[in-house]
Order: sequence, then structure tokens, then C-alpha cells
Amino acid sequence: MPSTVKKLEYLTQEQVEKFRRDGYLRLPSFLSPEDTEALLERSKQLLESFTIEDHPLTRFTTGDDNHVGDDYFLTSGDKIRYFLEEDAVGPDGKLNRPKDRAVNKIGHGLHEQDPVFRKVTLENEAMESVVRDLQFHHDPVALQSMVICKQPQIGGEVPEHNDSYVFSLMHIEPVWLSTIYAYLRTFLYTDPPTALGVWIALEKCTSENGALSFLPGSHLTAPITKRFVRLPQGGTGFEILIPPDRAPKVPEGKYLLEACMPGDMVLIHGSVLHKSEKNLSPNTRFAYAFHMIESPPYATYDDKNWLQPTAETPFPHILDEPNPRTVPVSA
Ligand SMILES: O=C(O)CCC(=O)C(=O)O
Ligand SMILES: [Fe+2]
Repeated sequence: MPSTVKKLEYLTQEQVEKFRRDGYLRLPSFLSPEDTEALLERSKQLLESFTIEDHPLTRFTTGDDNHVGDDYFLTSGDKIRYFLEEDAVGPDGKLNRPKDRAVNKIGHGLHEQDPVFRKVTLENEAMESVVRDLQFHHDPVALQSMVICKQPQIGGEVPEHNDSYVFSLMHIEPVWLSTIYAYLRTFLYTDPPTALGVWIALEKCTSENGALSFLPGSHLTAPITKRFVRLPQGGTGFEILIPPDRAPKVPEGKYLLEACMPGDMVLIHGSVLHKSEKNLSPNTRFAYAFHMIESPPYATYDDKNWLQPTAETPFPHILDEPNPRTVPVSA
């Protein structure tokens, strides 16, 4: 018996066990309707205020022409930037629809730069309780945040992936790689792996408009074969961890759709496989997502990760009071 037993603050024991077993957990109505509406409204205001004229027309491509977007993407960790849907940009490089219907996502510093998103992410007691209940307590920090718009008709598919690593892409069609590029910012590697995704539905998410689905339990077995890194010569690329001929089998099974109502929050283990289909419906599917990791000395953040803290904007702490276990013994 441990000498102290932590009391759960928000989750039930069943929910904690479900998260450990499945690698994800939906918390219905985590945000109040008012807070959810405030995030949705703010997202729409941001889309309104964005100007396309000075945008580098970042499209998520994996061919030689992706460098135009590299800098805009790689320096977005502490800014509010707009990443476009590939299908929204015509061959002439111009938008083929209104700008608020052309944005794939807004990121990646909303939790730092915008008070409405900051409140939900960093000034939220219920969020802190959930994080403590999951024993994610080695001084967790928020890394990056985004509003994912999933635009009607063109909202891109997010193929099977997990957030801590890039897992075998060999079976993915080249056209899907472009969407993977859009999500590369989520591939955040720590040693040991600690990434936790927090995903909040701002609108109703169903099978019609590209709700998330998960392969339950895959966080326990998914092989880690590649990771997405910043290259020493600039730009980004993949580092092979296990060559394809030696890679263990990819787990297979039935993906389960996690339909959500506005305000529902889904916790996503960094190693669980998940995906979402293209949104072919006439409705948007706005969601707010951010990721956190644990800190040294428990976990080391890899300096090859695409997202790096800067002196001006270190990763912000999630917990007001860091867990005593994270205080260095010599301090
Ligand atoms: O919202 C989506 O469709 C994908 C989100 C995702 O994969 C993530 O937040 O890690
Ligand atoms: Fe993800």
C-alpha cells in the first residue's frame, strides 16, 4: 500500500481505467455552453480578421514546393497563424472560396496569445483536476494549440496517426501525406513518451462531418517506426527509427467513432491511433485542440521536434503548483 493515496478530483476511477485501457476518453459537457460558445465565436472572429493578402498561401504539400510553408509553419508556435485547405487554393494560387471557408486550422499559439483560449487551457481548474487525475503530474506544459475548422465539403481527412510519433506512413496514399503534413505539429517526442492531446468539440461532430475515431488499446502496441524532425539543413523531414523490413506489425482492428456534442472533451493518449474522415457535409466541424507534455527531469523534450520553445515564450505550465516530485532534489 502506498503511504498516500491520491483522491480523484474530476474523473471517476472507471474513467481513469477506461483511458488507460483504450488510450482515449470522452468527457461529455466538459465545457459549459457559454465557454464553448465563447471559443466558437472567437474562432469565427479570428477567421474574419485574418487577411489573405499577406499570407504566404501555405498549403500542406509534401512535394518540393512545401518550403514556402516551412517557415510560416515552423515559427508558428507562439503566434496565431492560418493554414489553408489544399482544396481551397486554385492552380493560380488564389483562393477559390471566401477566406473563412478556406482555413484548415488556426495555430499554434492560441493558448498563449488569445485570452479566450488561454482561459480554457491555462486558467482552468477543471482541466488541472483532470490532468492530476490522470497522474500527468510531472510539471505538464502546454505546447501548441489549434482550432481545427474541418470546412464543409473540403475539410481534409486526417489519416491514421498518433501524436507522439509518426508511425508507418508506407501504406498511406501520397495524397493523404499532404494532410499528414498539416498535422505534423502534433508529433511531439519526449523521452519517455508523455504527449497528451486535449480535443474539445465546439460543434456537433458526427460521422457526417468527420468526427474523430480511435483504435482502442492501440497505444499499448502501435510500433514506432519514424518520427518527424527539423532537419539540420533547415526544413523538416522524417527520421527512420525502425526500417520498414524490421518494423513490427501495425495493430489492426475496428476503429470506433467518438461522436461529440459541443463542449465534450476527448483526452488522447500520445500513442493511440486515431483519424478523422473528410468532411463532405454542408456543415463545419470546429474543434479546439492542444497538446501537453511532462517536463524534465522526468521527461526530456527532444531538440529535433519541429516545435521549440523560445527564450521569450517558454512552454507554459498547466498546473499552478508543480508536483513536488518535479522539484530537483538539489534545489
Ligand atoms: O480534429 C481532427 O480531425 C484531428 C485532430 C487530431 O488528430 C489531434 O488533435 O491530435
Ligand atoms: Fe492527432
